Amino acid sequence: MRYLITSALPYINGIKHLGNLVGSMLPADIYARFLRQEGEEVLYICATDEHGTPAEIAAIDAGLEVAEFCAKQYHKQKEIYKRFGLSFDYFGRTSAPENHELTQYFYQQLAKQNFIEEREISQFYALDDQRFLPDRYVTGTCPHCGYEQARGDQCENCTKVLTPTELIKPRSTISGSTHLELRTSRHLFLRLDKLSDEVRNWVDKQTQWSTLTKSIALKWLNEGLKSRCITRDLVWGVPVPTEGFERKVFYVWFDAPIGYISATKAWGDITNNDWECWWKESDDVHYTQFMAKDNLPFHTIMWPATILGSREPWKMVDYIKGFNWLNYYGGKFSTSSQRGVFLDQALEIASADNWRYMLIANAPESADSAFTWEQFQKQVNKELADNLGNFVNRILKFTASRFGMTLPEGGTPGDAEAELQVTCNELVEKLRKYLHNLEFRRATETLNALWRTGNQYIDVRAPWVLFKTDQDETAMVIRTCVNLIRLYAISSAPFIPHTTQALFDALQLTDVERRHTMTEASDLTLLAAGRSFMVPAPLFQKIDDDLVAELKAQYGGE
Ligand SMILES: Nc1ncnc2c1ncn2[C@@H]1O[C@H](COP(=O)(O)OP(=O)(O)OP(=O)(O)O)[C@@H](O)[C@H]1O
Ligand SMILES: [Zn+2]
Repeated sequence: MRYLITSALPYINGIKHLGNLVGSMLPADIYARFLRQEGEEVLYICATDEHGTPAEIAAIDAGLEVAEFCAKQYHKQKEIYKRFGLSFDYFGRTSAPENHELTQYFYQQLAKQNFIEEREISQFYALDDQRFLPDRYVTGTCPHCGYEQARGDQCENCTKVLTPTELIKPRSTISGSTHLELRTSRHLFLRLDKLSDEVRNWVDKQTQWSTLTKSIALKWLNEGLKSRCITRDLVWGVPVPTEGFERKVFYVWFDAPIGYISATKAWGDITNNDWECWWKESDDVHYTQFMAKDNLPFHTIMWPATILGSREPWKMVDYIKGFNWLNYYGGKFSTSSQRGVFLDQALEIASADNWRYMLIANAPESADSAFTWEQFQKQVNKELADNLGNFVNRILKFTASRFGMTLPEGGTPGDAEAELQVTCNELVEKLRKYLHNLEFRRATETLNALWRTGNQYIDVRAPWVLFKTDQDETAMVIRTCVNLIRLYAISSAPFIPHTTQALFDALQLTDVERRHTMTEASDLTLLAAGRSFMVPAPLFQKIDDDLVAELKAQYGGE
């Protein structure tokens, strides 16, 4: 089996926030890292989603041409994901030539199969802004749930898909102006209505999907699929290759998912790899997508409909891991409302592994979850700094001061060690199972339980006391603990890869040892007497109450 992994494409309008990270890229990265460690063949693809009005408007605000703005933002995002340790095999762009080509190709296939229709529509024109307002740029009250900030494409509150004219009291999102006029122009529609039965059949076959994913797909299907407009009156985007549509581009949600494939093609061209084998005739490929709930309708309905309608054998997703919202004090982390902590700010507060661990431990898996600074403090201090960091430093410092810089000889493992070995084996297999099943909270709890096990072991064995009476026995306890550190390094690797590297270096592991699977690394006698090591700098900085108060004041956390 080969594993294809994609995470929802981050939009280009600015640096992403912690919610975006935990709702898409971070869990995908943890899964990719885990599978690679297990020796599987993995391809993890992501890209920036660059088209649409928000990019145009952000560019105007920044005083740049939109192409230049996107290029700048792309490099910024790419750089910050690298600092967070996101291990994409390729991070592309939907504005890339490969995506233009493939989007036009999909459109032509759909047209050939009679799934495209031309229609005249009326669209809001904002007199004050002097422009057409694409769906997202009309705000108003949701006709279904009464939410007052509903956007013209979708209500964020009840997730229902909307068209701008359905909104009650519509206004321009750009200026707030209510001087709107309906004007007509010709557009192209994807006949989702004609593809509805095929999409439903496909959705029905997905017995493994979570309730969240499945219920959103079924809700859409049960409401009845309507033709959806896939063109826009914009200049920035993939041009529509049809006469009479020269001044129009494709709707961003039409070209964005095609980015998964076109970015794979770009990867193949750059690295000289066969990209098509991942997307065509790919029965041995298991494909997993990661995203939060607002993206689910597009990935369970619209994108599958596009593939099905093309009548070509493109790989369809096997499993969709959908997330709820990570909230920040009273609302969803949000770029437009500038609510929450953004990735560049986060790295000024603490290093990447602190965030990776804390976020995945609180991932909004079965319900929305709330970010609090107290929780961040608790998890960094108790779990990372105490359970893991402190264990490593205490053991290695003690060994250095009593025995020197190599692992000491003497003693034989006894009952306590046998028991510890059994516990570790069980926890490691549990951890692997949870990661295979994409149960990230449970996986993180299990990892923390593994760290606690070491602390319980040294509380009982107390090498610092034992040393006074039995140095051989102490030496054996120390070797066991150093092997635990090795196991920690490997089992933590998908979660906190930078820390893993620091531990690998401290234990001076060979390349082969660094590539061990968790199961192989479970053996607590692997590193024998005579091995040299170094004492690393403290792995985690604790967060004190004053800093918490400061951060709350700075980021509005009350
Ligand atoms: N608060 C959140 N919690 C979890 N996932 C989120 C959150 N906000 C956005 N996401 C997810 O992040 C991924 C990237 O989203 P994108 O760049 O399109 O931003 P967005 O959804 O427009 O967010 P925002 O409205 O805050 O800008 C998507 O899968 C989206 O569902
Ligand atoms: Zn609503």
